[in-house]
Amino acid sequence: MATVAASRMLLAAVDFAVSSSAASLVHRRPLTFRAAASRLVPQPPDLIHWLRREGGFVHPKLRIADRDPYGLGVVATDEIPSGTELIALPTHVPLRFDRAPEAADGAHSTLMELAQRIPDELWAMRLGLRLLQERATVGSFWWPYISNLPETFSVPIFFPGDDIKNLQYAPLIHQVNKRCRFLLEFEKEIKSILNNVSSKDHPFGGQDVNTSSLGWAMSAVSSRAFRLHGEIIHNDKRKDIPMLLPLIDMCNHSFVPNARIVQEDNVNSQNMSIKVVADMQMKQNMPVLLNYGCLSNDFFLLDYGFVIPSNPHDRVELKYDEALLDAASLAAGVSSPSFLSPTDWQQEILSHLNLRGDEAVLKVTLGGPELIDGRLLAALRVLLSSDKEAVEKHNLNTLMTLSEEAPLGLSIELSALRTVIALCVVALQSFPSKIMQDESILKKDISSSTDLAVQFRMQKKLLIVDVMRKITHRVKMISKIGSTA
Ligand SMILES: C[S@@+](CC[C@H](N)C(=O)[O-])C[C@H]1O[C@@H](n2cnc3c(N)ncnc32)[C@H](O)[C@@H]1O
Repeated sequence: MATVAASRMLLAAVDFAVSSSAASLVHRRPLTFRAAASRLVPQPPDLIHWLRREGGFVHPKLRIADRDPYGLGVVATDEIPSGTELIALPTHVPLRFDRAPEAADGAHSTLMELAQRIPDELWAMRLGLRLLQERATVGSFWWPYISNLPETFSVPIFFPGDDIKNLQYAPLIHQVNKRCRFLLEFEKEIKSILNNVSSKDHPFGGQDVNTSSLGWAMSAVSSRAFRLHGEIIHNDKRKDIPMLLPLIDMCNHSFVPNARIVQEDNVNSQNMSIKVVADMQMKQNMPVLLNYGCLSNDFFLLDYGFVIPSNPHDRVELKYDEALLDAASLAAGVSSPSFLSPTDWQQEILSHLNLRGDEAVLKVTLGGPELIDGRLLAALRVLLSSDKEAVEKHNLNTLMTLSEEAPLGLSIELSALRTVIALCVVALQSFPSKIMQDESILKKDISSSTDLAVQFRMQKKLLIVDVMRKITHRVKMISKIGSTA
């Protein structure tokens, strides 16, 4: 009963996001979705030939090949020893925002003005503006690169409304909506600014820029740019600069890569060069694979347009909610009054965990290498304990860590873990479809956007099941220790 109530609460969050997304899509100009991995022009120039002509290095045993279903990729045509330099780009080849095109002062300052209106988190749009500028420039130095870019991207801003709903996961739907809303607003801002700009200062050569072209440019950058080290700004912190790296961005992703990017000198040096070096012996037909980062499927889908099955870095987001915890603990049969009314000392610890107070961050996660968000685990352990002194013997880090030790004793550990299992059940119930239904949808003849949306939500559910399985195993182990002690 309690689980059902809590499930309804989570469901409400999903329903809200889904209905708000559907409502806003009604007024949206359709950003057409096409699955084909076709390039911007039917027969683009030879990218490898262009790079060599520009003074870059491409190992003679490399070629670009179709790596269906990943699109194009870089492939070894023969054996290449580990440690070999595979690709090297000279300084002038990467496309970056902060290098103005020559003799385009007015246009560049207009571009800067537009870029200032982009929020930091959408940095890809900033470099996207530069990409659009070069795409619109007749005889652009980068045309051999740009013409080789995909014509369409599989990121969810291009999904039809039903497939955004099909994601069934409020945090991602929220991000997709945010990006779509931004593109719609930005189109209007750009139009009003460019209306008052003379043709010589027009950054896009007088061409129309709309949500569709902005979305294309933002997705081209989010799915292909690499952030390279800039100079140190302070305390050893570097300012990373995103850049588009021709040919290097034809390498696909793997968490078990066989090559890596090596940056020589900082991005502002005249001598900066960017290389790809083989990290293992390459065999014939082996694709060159880079690690794009230890990212969750939310990022992979939102920025790159793909989902990784059994992604070890994926997580499911939950909202830390005392009523939800109370319902879950009731369902687990380990209820405690503290969930709804924590004592003063418990409240103080919750504040230290940033789960209470005006600045509280209530987003907690399940999954990833730590399995249970440390703040959630510590909160459960503390709320299930009535012994202030026993709790205060431990520092927060110990309370936040799922280790061999049960810091507050076996009984509290078991109750905390059982509550997490109940939370998992609640989280699973909040998805409108079941894993088996998703599996059977994936066997049907469906569009690539439906396929991606269903894969995404199914992976989230499988992740929850995996967390439940691992925690149940832990509960069994702890119970065994308890019974033999
Ligand atoms: C940097 S580009 C790599 C080159 C790209 N395949 C192409 O055709 O231009 C990144 C894109 O390649 C595809 N991709 C790369 N790694 C992938 C993977 N492990 N699984 C699925 N798609 C992948 C995705 O479409 C992604 O947005």
